[in-house]
Amino acid sequence: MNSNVRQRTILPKSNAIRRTQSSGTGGLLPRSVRVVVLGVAGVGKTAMAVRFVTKRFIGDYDPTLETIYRHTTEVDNQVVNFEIMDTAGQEENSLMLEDKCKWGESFIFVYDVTDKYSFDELSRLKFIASYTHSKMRVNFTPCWILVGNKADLAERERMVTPEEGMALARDLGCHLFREISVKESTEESKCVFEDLWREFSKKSPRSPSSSQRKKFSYRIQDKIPVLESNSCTCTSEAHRKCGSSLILNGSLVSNVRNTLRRQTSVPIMQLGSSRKARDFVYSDANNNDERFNYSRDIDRIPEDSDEDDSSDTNSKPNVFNSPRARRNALTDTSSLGLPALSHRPNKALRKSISVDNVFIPLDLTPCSSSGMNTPLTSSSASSSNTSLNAISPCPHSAGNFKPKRNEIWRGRIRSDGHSLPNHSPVPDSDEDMVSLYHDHCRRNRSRGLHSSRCNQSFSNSYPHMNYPQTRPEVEGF
Ligand SMILES: Nc1nc2c(ncn2[C@@H]2O[C@H](COP(=O)(O)OP(=O)(O)OP(=O)(O)O)[C@@H](O)[C@H]2O)c(=O)[nH]1
Repeated sequence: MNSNVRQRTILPKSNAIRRTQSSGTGGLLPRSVRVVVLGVAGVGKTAMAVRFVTKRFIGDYDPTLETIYRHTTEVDNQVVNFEIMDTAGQEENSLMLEDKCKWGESFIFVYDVTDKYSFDELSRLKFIASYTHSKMRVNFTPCWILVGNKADLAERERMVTPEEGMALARDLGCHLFREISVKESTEESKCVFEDLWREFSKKSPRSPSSSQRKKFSYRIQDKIPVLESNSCTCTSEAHRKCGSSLILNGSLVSNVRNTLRRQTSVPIMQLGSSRKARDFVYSDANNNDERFNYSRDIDRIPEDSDEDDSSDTNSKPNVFNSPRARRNALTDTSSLGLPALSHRPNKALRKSISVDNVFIPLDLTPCSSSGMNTPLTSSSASSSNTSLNAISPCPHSAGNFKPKRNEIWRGRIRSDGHSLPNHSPVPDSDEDMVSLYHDHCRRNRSRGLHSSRCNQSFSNSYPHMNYPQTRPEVEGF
């Protein structure tokens, strides 16, 4: 009897108990959060994620193919594994938005303060993300953050004021709003992710279970490359204690093992196991300065993308032709110590991101929590942030708005008289509707859905819309 009892006491703890232990700031196990960064093309989603993971700023613009960055760091004495999905702003290159929203547990919506279009588009993205999440049965509450980027350009080119940003955040039911400049500050990008973690852990003291996560990631994992930063930025005693207690318990979590190894040995750039990860080239220590450079083929862009390409209507779009992209591309990367773009013999453009300082421990000074409550000033040309916790959400905000399948809508008005919030996507004209429908069909086609399913899923996704009775011909159907 006694020996039975003794045996039971040395059994490893169940997942449930371990998850409970890991909750809260004094937890032993690292916790993780999946973050989806959303926004239109060129707003700085990649720049923000890479700034957080590597402390480097990417001065050149390559349209993103989706990537997941894994990064372990410490927030308020808690080791946190961030999985950050950097989405493609150009939707034709993206997977179904709904799939990404199902994968995500927290969301960062990014707009460019010098681009009104990027600001307006967020209502649509938030609507789809909220709607997707409202249909899922999950044991966590997603955290939503609105970020206005490129505040360094605001003085001369601002098109969206901080007040407008804050009002949108309130209308969309976001928990926090920040205006930042990824270019000018590492700390501001870091604070976005740290604040997101604080908010997420407050709302969801337990991480979703791994089985729950698997359920929502099966579509994603094969399609999106995973990059593990291997950057141990955790320097405190708490992190070391966390690692060693795990070893003593005999319950080594691979992430922690990696983290501990990083603390003691020469770091490596580790690539994820997904199929697409093979597209990444890892170049090792021939040149010490470029130890941690990795390159990635972006096949969509022709190598010699100069002005002449634009005259060729058959050629793929040249992203440097837009004034905004050209302006952004003017940033001198060499002065930042970043490698210049290189070209491969197969004429694909390479995207090179230097992460060679990834192992320099971050300054772990926490963002001032008082700063989160600082009221915004209209003169904030550089950066500012505020907490929206004190602001009650708009009752008709897209955050709370859940259209149901059998509701009857006439334009913006439901049969019971309820009217749709202004920022919910209702096309202004038939042309808008047709293009929305085209987008929807194109995305469905990429998933291999038949046209009849496409019509059905369109009316499920947008039940409040009177889409055309005779639907337009869509190429490929
Ligand atoms: N001036 C300025 N430029 C920035 C800032 N953040 C990003 N950029 C530039 O904006 C351009 C686009 O940045 P990306 O991070 O590639 O944009 P993205 O949102 O990932 O774009 P997609 O990959 O197409 O979705 C790049 O040239 C960046 O250098 C910023 O804070 N200030």
